[in-house]
Amino acid sequence: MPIIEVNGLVKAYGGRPVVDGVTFTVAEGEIFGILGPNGAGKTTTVECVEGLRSPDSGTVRIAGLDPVADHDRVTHILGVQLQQSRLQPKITVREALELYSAFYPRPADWRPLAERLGLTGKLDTRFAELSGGQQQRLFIALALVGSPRIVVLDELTTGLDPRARRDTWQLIEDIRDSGVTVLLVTHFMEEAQRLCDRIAVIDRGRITALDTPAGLIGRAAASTVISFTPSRPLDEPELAALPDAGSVRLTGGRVEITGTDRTVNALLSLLARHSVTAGELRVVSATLDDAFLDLTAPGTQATDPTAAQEA
Ligand SMILES: Nc1ncnc2c1ncn2[C@@H]1O[C@H](COP(=O)(O)OP(=O)(O)OP(=O)(O)O)[C@@H](O)[C@H]1O
Repeated sequence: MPIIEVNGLVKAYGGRPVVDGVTFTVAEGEIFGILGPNGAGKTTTVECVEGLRSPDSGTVRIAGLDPVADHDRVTHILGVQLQQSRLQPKITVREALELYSAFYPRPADWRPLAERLGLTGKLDTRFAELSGGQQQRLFIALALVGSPRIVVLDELTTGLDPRARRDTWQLIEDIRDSGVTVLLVTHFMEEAQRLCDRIAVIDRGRITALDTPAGLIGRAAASTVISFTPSRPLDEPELAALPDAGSVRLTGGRVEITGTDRTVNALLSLLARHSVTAGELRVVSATLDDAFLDLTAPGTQATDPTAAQEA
């Protein structure tokens, strides 16, 4: 049974729907990512999941509970990463961790959490005197201090340096391994690709794709780009006829073909047949970045977002 169920969620501001019929489920123990351009409706969606906003229509269920009507019970199972400025500037890191622990029936020991997030040396520092990255680490610790079954992380690693970002990813993987479900809103493709089991791409209030990271990458218009300098000219129609070949470009003696693994293999056979060698051969696979740009391009319609949706 899914631990998060969002069904036909609609939320409008000033009569304009910013979330427009969003449906997805998250299985217990999954890391589920939400990606989308600025203003796509990601935060509004997760705020409805958290019970901070009431849907105009549609339903949200957290472990079978309504996050608005059953708010108190839901806050005990759902840990939320605060947005900036929701902490008193004068509160110290220790006070914040102790205060938030006191809100929960079964809090985690905050000391190892603080240690893990590199906050041990900052326990007596006031919130306002922390750097942006340290504030972010404190928000992550506060989201986890209640030993939640589900944690919602909105822009988890924004403002963190590369090492802190990687340490945080490891922490999130460890948390997932302990059975916690993670709902993650992110703008970092590398983060989504590394952490998420499945990703919903939201654009203009609608889900345009819902799949595993590998599945999304496979949907990129060009999943592989092959480029090389042939030892003698090749016939362009013959290249264009390779299986799965997309565009073929010949510029300055260099050939660039978009396609798939099948195209690469067929090209290698073609080169061997013609006794042509390929100088400076490069084969670059599409990334989640490419898929994201394709799936959120202006004019893109929501096609079959639920393909491969089930966990
Ligand atoms: N309280 C509000 N009143 C009116 N409009 C709002 C309110 N909150 C959000 N919006 C609008 O709703 C749209 C979706 O906002 P939302 O914060 O959900 O997007 P997002 O995908 O999280 O964006 P970002 O990546 O920039 O954080 C935006 O156009 C935003 O201006």
